[in-house]
Parts: sequence; structure tokens; C-alpha cells
Amino acid sequence: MVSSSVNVLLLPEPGSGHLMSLIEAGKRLLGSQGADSSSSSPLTVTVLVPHAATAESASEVDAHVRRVEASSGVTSMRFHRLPAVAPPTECAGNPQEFKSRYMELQKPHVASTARELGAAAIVVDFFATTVLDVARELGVPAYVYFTSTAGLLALSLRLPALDAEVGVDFEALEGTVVDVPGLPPVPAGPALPGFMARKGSPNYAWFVYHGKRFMDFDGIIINTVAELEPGLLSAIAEGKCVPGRAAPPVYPIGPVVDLGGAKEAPPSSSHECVAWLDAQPAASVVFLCFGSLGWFDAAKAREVAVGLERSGHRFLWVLRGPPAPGSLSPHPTDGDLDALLPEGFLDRTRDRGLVWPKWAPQKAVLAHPAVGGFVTHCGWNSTLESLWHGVPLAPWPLYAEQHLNAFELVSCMGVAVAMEVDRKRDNFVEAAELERAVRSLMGGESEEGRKARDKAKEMRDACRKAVEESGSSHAALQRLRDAIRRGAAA
Ligand SMILES: O=c1ccn([C@@H]2O[C@H](COP(=O)(O)OP(=O)(O)O[C@H]3O[C@H](CO)[C@@H](O)[C@H](O)[C@H]3O)[C@@H](O)[C@H]2O)c(=O)[nH]1
Repeated sequence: MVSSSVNVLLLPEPGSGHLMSLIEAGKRLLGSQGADSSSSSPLTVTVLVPHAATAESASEVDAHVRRVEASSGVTSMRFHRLPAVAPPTECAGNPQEFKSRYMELQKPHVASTARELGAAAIVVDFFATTVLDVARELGVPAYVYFTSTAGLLALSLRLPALDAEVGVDFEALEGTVVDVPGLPPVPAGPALPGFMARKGSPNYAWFVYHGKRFMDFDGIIINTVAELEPGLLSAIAEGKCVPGRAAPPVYPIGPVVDLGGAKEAPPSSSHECVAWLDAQPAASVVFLCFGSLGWFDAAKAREVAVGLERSGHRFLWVLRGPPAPGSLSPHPTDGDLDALLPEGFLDRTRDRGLVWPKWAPQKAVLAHPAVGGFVTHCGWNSTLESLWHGVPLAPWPLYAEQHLNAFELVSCMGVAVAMEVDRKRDNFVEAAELERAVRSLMGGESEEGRKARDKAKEMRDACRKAVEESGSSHAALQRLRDAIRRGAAA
């Protein structure tokens, strides 16, 4: 019998945390050659790569796509570059609005490409829910890919109703809690994502829109693990987030973590950070790194330096500086260590610390046996990478949905020690608080630290089991493939 392939189009948002995650999800969808060749209708995946809005992001996207194209074993994945569109620069200061409008501008190109290539299903990033119109026009099933937690998904699904129930800005709800099915009461001030806090803001309006739209997709693919967020996934499946309306099927296929093809870590042993770790004792180093957009000014960096020095622990600290003045790009610049660090700090800590001012090989670092704890901005990719290696966390959320993630990591999953972050002072952490959290995380007397370390190991085992043949994520992927094939045959 001649097999006809089922072409799935993926539309990522070009931010690296989103793009890399959806490409990796595409690889998972393809599965091993064995799984695919046993079917009479093998899946193929075409990634529609949007032209990124700034030159810096465009070269980052290009480098990543080239790396995947060049890597062996991804033969059924193709890349199709979409033409450049004029970015909506007038809303560059509102990241969620910017991303949503930028993705909306891709619609005509997605439509023409889908017609040209033939699409059995379209999977879009969660900022691209407007593209559902294209799928409906073409009569093609559509899935949304959610790069963050089931916690954020539940809150997003609930947001349109919350918007109607709560008459004031959520920002004004200091001291009160928000009810999100599947989560303990969420303290509005410290934990609600900033873009959901101001009712009048365009970022907020877009999330109300996305929250409604998620319900209209044929399925929601999410980068989480059933065992990590069981209560939330049940609440969503049971229709508790949007009363009276069943949610579309949810496919938790995580952890979708790009390990460069290796289960343990990408080979980076020649990197200076990894070579430095090679010389440190097991589980002795606290790693500090803050995602693709995190950076510090001298005031915050000083607190970290003092806190680390007083903690007495070994550390590897990725310290990056503010975006270049006048640049449209939100990307940090390499940290100017002389300007950012207190005088003499590097000399005094030379034998037990490394401050790295540039992009670091985070996955290889987290995989290294010398690393015993991670002070993180709580980006979901970073969190999953840490849990994959059983490394406990201390959350220092900075932007996007990271405050909600921090709340969940401490209050639900128990894999993190709490750290007091002052949101009113631009997420400031005092030196003494950092020192306390690092001591607790790295093996002091604290019960909280011991629990976080144990729980992180438990979650490492759960994450690894989930992707094995009998595991929950493996089963979710199979259900997703079946649903896509059924849709193509219909
Ligand atoms: O020096 C660095 C810094 C980061 N990374 C990698 O970059 C990725 C960062 O991803 P993530 O931790 O998710 O952070 P962001 O890039 O900030 O991701 C955005 O997208 C995520 C998924 O939706 C959200 O959870 C975040 O809040 C949002 O800011 C990870 O794979 C890291 O390993 C490095 O390799 N080296």
C-alpha cells in the first residue's frame, strides 16, 4: 500500500524560549522512525519560521534553525521561512501585545503556505491564536501549543470570566486572592502575571482574547508533565475553568526540553563554565541564570554579590547587563563586570566562584554533577531543564508569567525554597534574603531546603518516566498523533 504522509505545520513565535520549544515538540511528534514507519500515514512536520522583528532575534532564530537543519535524524522536519512583515513598533513596549499583533500579521503568509504545502493540521504558538481563522478558512484542524505551565493555562482560560467578575484592576487587589481551579488561592499582588494585572492595558486585553480563543481549538498541546501538575490538568479537563463549557482535549507531552539529542546533556565540556564546574565537588555549586531576557543593574548585582559572598557557597553566576540604549531589542548585553560588581568581589571569591557575563551553556551546566541548586527567573524551559536533572530551585521571577510559576514551584510542586522578591521595587532581593535562600537550597539545616531537594529528585524521576514508552507524556503524544491522523482522514 502506498503511504500518504500527513503534513503538520508548526507556527512558532520567534522568541527563543517559544521557538526552540515548538521545534522540539515537533521532533517529539515525529517520534522515532520506527513508530512512524509502522503507520500507513506517516507524519511530516513543516516549521513555518516567522522572520523575527529585530536583527538580533533574526540571527538567533536563524542560528537555531540551521543547527536543527544540520543535525542528523530529523529528516521528516522541514523549515519554511515566512517573508518579513513590518513589526508593530508602536507597541514594542508591551511585549504580549507586540507578540500577539506580530503573529497576527503572519496570517496571509500562513494561509498561502498552507495551501501551497498542503496541511493536515496547524499547530500555533499561544501568542498566535488569531491564526485559528486561517485554519478554519482552510478547513484544517488547529492545535495551540502552550509553552508554559498548566497553571498559566488554567488562569488564561478563567480570565475572560474573571474579567467580568472583578470590576477593578487586579493590581489593586493587594492582600486578596484569585481563585484559579486547580491552584491554591493565588495571592494577587505577588503572583499574578504583570500582563494580567492591569485591566485597561493592551497586554491584558490580548490575554482575555487568547483565553477565549484557546477554547475554540481542536486541542491544546502543553509542555508540562501530568505528574507535575495533576490537579490543574484535572481541573482543566473537568471544565472547571470555563463553567458550562468543556475544554478541548489537552495533551501534556512534556518535558519538551532540547537536550541536543542526548539524554544527559549537550556536549559542551570544552566550554569554560563546564571546565570550571569539572573542578568543583559534587552538588556544591549554586547556579544563577535568568533566561534570555534577564539582566541586572549595579544595585541588584551588588545585593547578589554580597549575599553570595556571605553564604560561603560556591557559585556560577550568569550576570548580564541592560539592553543597548536606543535598541528595539529587549536582549541583554554582556555584563560589564567592573561596573556591576562591588570592588574586590571577584578577587575575594576567586577560589569558589565564577561570574560569567555572557550567554551560558545552561543545559550542560544543569546536567553537571557539581551543580546543587538553581536561582532562576522561573522561565518554564529553565524550570523543566532543572527538574529534568533533579536540581532544586530558588525562584527570582522577573517578567512575563514568572511570578505565577514561582508561586506554583513553591506552593504546589514543593521543588523550590521561597525567596522574598519585592515586586514594588522592580523585583529587588536583599542580600540577606538571597544569602538565606542559598544556604537553605544548598544544604543548610532548613527543612524547606531538604524538602525541595527531595521533591526535585522525585520530579526528575517522574519527568524521565513520563517520556518512556509506558509514561504519561508518551501516551499523550500517541493520542495527539492519532487525533491528527483521524482529522486528516476525515
Ligand atoms: O545564558 C543562558 C540563558 C538562557 N539559556 C536557555 O534559554 C532558554 C530560556 O528559556 P526560559 O527559561 O523559558 O526563559 P525565557 O527565554 O525568558 O522564556 C519565555 O518563554 C517561556 C516559555 O513560555 C516563559 O516561561 C518565560 O517566562 C518567557 O520569558 C532555556 O532553554 C535556557 O537553557 C541558555 O542556554 N543560556
